[in-house]
Amino acid sequence: MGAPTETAVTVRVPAKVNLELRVGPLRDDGFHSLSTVFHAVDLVDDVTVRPASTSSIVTTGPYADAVPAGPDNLAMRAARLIAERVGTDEHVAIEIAKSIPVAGGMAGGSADAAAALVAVDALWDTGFSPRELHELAAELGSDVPFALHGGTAIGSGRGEQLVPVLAKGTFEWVFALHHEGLSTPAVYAECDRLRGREPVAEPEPSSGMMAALRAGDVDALADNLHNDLQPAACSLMPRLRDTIAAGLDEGALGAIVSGSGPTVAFLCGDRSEALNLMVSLTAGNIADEVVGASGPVHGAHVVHDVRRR
Ligand SMILES: C[C@@](CO)(OP(=O)(O)O)[C@H](O)COP(=O)(O)OP(=O)(O)OC[C@H]1O[C@@H](n2ccc(N)nc2=O)[C@H](O)[C@@H]1O
Ligand SMILES: Nc1ncnc2c1ncn2[C@@H]1O[C@H](COP(=O)(O)OP(=O)(O)O)[C@@H](O)[C@H]1O
Repeated sequence: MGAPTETAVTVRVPAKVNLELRVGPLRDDGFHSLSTVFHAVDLVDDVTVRPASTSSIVTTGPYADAVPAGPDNLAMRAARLIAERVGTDEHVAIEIAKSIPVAGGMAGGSADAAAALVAVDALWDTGFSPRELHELAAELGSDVPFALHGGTAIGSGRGEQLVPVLAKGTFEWVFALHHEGLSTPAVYAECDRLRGREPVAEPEPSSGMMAALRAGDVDALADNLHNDLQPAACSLMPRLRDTIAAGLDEGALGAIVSGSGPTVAFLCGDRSEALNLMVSLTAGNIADEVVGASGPVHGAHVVHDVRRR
C-alpha cells in the first residue's frame, strides 16, 4: 500500500493586460464606469487549497514578501466568501505559487481570488453555477470576473460585466516590471485630478480595436492600444515614459502601461522579436525585471485535483 493521497486542489490563473482602457465618469459608488478590453496572458499563479482545522495562507515565489498573509489576502477573502454562502465552518490552507507581479496593474490579487473561488468550489463540491461564481467574483473586485473567464473580453460597468471578443491569433508580449508598485485607487484619483473639471463621456470600445482583434492583425492592434490611466500612472511614476520610449526604440510594435501600472507591456511581431526585445531591455537595465508572455489564454482552471471521498 502506498502513502495516503493528500487532499488538494490546484488552480492555475493568468495575469491580464488591458489592450484598451477607457475611463468614464466617477460614479456615485466611488467607481469609474469603464470600457475595457481585457486580455489574459500566460504569466500565471498556481493556487492550492487543502482542508485544514484553521485558515492559513502561504505565498511562495519572488513576490511573496509583498503579499498580505492574513485575512486581507484576496484568495483568503474568496475562500471565506464561499464558506459564508455555503454556510460551512470548514477551513482551508491556501498556498499561492506567485509569478504575477504584485501591484503591477496585471490583476495578480484578483487572479488569486478567482483561483481560490474555483479551487474551494471544487474542494467542497458546492454546485455553484458559472453565473453564481461570476457574481461572487464581482463582489471581491472589479477585475476578478475576468480572471475566471480569461481569453479576450470587453469589460463594462466597473469592469465586472464581460462579453467575449471575437479575436484571432496569438500575440507575443514583453512586460517591463518595476519593483515599486502603484496603488489602483491612487492612479484613478490622479486621472480625475489631471482631467480637472472637463466633462467626461460614457466610454465605449473603439471600432479600430475590435477590427484589429477580429482580423488578428498585430500591427493594427499595436496602433490601437490605448489606456486612459497611462497619463496618471506616468505622472505618479515619470520614469515609465523612459521605459515606454526605450521599448519602442528597441523595436516593439506598440507599448502601453498595463491597467493602473506600473508594468509596461510591449507588443511584438512574433516570438523571436519578443526574445530580442527582452535581451535589449535587460541589457539596457530598462526595468527591474523583464518577462515574456503570450495571449490569449484560458482563465482560472483546475490543474490538479486529488480529493478523498
Ligand atoms: C485598473 C484596473 C483595470 O483593469 O486594473 P489594475 O490595474 O488594478 O490591475 C481595474 O479597473 C482595477 O480593478 P480592481 O483592482 O479589481 O479594483 P477594485 O478592487 O474593484 O477597486 C479598487 C479601487 O479602484 C478604483 N476603481 C476600480 C475600478 C473602477 N472601475 N473604478 C475605480 O475607480 C476605486 O477607487 C476602487 O475603490
Ligand atoms: N493574493 C494577492 N496577491 C497580490 N496582492 C494581493 C493579494 N491579496 C491582496 N493583495 C493586495 O492587493 C494589492 C494590489 O495587488 P495586485 O492585484 O497584484 O495589483 P493590481 O491591482 O495593480 O493589479 C497589493 O498591494 C496587495 O496589498
